[in-house]
Amino acid sequence: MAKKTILDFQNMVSKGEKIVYLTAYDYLTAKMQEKAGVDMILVGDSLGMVSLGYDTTFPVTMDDMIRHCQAVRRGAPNTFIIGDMPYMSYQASDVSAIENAGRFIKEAASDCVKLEGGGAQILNRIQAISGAGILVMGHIGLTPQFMGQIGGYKAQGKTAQAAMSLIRQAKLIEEAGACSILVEGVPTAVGKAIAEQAGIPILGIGAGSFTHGQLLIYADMVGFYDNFTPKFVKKYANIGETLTNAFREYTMEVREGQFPVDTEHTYKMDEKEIAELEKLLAE
Ligand SMILES: Nc1nc(=O)c2c([nH]1)NC[C@@H]1CN(c3ccc(C(=O)N[C@@H](CCC(=O)O)C(=O)O)cc3)CN21
Ligand SMILES: CC(C)C(=O)C(=O)O
Ligand SMILES: [Mg+2]
Repeated sequence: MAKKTILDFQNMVSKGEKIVYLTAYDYLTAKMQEKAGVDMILVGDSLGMVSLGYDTTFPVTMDDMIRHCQAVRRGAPNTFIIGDMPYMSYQASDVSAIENAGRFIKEAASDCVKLEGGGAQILNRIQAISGAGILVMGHIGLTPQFMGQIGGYKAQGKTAQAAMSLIRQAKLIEEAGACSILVEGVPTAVGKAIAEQAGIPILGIGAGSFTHGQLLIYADMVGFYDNFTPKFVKKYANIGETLTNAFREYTMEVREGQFPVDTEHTYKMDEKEIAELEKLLAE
């Protein structure tokens, strides 16, 4: 199937078709997601927690992101890919934001970049990156790069006032030139209001069923990442347990001498060569 563009996503929204969105961090996973027909793939800075083992997303670098975006692009050549801008790759200035967004496009063939926040400075960054011809996805609500100010990974927009503030942010982000917005960790009523008022596709993760599309962290929904499980995760498989059992069985078989089986997993040598080798070894 041909790679979807932002126009296809706008059409899907106007027809009421849901947009399917997952994260991926490597070649094999991206390949399976493209095969499954996922509409868009986020190479999230959650990479840092899911694949690199950090406690937060803060340590993730641009080089980490580029390396993994390249792998995901190789696995999913025909899928719309969003590169997640890591902490400090866009906060300091419009210039650094444009240059780093450009790296996702030039070095990793990404289709879009995503950045967190809805304050005045972030609106400038969105305008700057979009002005350079790059598609930008906004990200509001539970924004992990603001966890210090939020006080942890806590759902947002739970009061009417806080909800109105998020709805206003969404409008400003759209006006600044974003092509789409990801809304994370907000009550269903807030996801619904933002989706209804927006003129661009609104994707949600933990934002209820009314957003134009749904995102999950792939490692959460297949039961792979188990350090914590946000309430918005549904488990579609238990890969972590499957893999652990396979590693355990291999461990047992090697120790018991049950693997490898000589007739199945080993290379053969002609009888004549074996006889010759034995003669040489005996000399
Ligand atoms: N594996 C993984 N999944 C994610 O969804 C995710 C990451 N990593 N890394 C980056 C951020 C962090 N996120 C998180 C992390 C924890 C919760 C969480 O445990 N929330 C609790 C408390 C909510 C509250 O107090 O309001 C929950 O029960 O959902 C939610 C989102 C979302 N992102
Ligand atoms: C948590 C999601 C929305 C994200 O930004 C990521 O995967 O990095
Ligand atoms: Mg992220």
